[in-house]
Amino acid sequence: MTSEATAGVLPAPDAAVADPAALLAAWRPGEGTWFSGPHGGLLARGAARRLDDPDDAGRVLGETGGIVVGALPYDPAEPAALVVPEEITWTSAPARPVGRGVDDGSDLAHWHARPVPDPARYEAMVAEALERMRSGGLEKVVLSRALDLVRDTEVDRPAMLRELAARTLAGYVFAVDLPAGSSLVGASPELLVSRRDGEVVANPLAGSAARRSDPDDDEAAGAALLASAKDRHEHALVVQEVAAALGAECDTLDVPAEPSLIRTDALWHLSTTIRGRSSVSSLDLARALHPTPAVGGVPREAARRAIRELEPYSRGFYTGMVGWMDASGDGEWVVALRCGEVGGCSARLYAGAGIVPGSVPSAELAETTTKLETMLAAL
Ligand SMILES: C=C(O[C@@H]1C=C(C(=O)O)C=C[C@H]1O)C(=O)O
Repeated sequence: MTSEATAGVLPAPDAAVADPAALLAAWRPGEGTWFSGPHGGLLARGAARRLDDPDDAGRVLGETGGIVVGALPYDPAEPAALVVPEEITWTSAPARPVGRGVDDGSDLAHWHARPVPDPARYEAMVAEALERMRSGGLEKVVLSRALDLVRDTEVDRPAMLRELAARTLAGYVFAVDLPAGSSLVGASPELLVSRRDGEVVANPLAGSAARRSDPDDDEAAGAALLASAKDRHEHALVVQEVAAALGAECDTLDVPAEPSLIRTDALWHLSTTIRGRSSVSSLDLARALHPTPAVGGVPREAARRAIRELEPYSRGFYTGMVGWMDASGDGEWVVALRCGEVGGCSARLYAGAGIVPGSVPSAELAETTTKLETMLAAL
């Protein structure tokens, strides 16, 4: 039951189709947004309008036509980074330039790296979350940590994006201009929601295991994940909430009873593809779902509080969403994971892990380390 590609919408049918690798190579920080998925993507350039309130997106698109594209932060009270671009070029195939090869690993020799918080503190955060679960009121929470990287020379963001695309076998690759002049760059495996011609797809992920270099060990790691009661519970909590939130907005909804496996360069994940039909816009669907327990927790408020009290920073755009929507409401929004904010000579990378009863602090720390590998490899 392994699938290489997560579901996603295709570019608009009347779109111009360009050479994906050439288009990817044309992305420049400060000039626009790159967003691509298993079935294609887009390069958006210029900003006819900037929107920091997603409530304005539908009305503005009614006036301007075209699309909105960009990112929404984890905290809905913080400003979004959405634009109506001046120019959009679509591709109907994934951009997979030839990279340095997937086994190079990361070379951090030129970087000064500082984990935030330090690893021991992250384990203590996980222990505190488990304590809150024992005393009741919290079932699941996703706790994250960051890695701050600084070096002497400016980061080559276009090269980083090309490297990420080269390493991403399935899933989504993006680079979004942020107001401070930095970029949100990442490679997320998780489709929050897409809508095309009324067809809705959501693909929540939760439950993870590190990939192995030996093919037999790797298959065994995937099979063990699929059989793990703890991970299936962690996954089911997410599917239940996504199905309930989408159910309220959809006319029909199909929720598979069993998860399947997907793989990224570094990880196996439990995955469920939920399908439905809705006249609600893709951005409104995405905002109704956010934050799913894949990045927040259960119950939503108790998890939000635990995240606010235990994580030592504001998440910014990490675990927010990235994507686009057209004037009809069709579009595609992915969870901002396996990503970082990159600007000048520095980068802040993020990774989190879902904590449920039975989680082990050292194992959750190791999972976040594995999740950071996707971005580290692109540096
Ligand atoms: C929070 C992250 O990933 C999320 C958490 C997962 C988990 O806990 O198993 C799996 C996929 C994502 O939904 C991240 O990559 O930072």
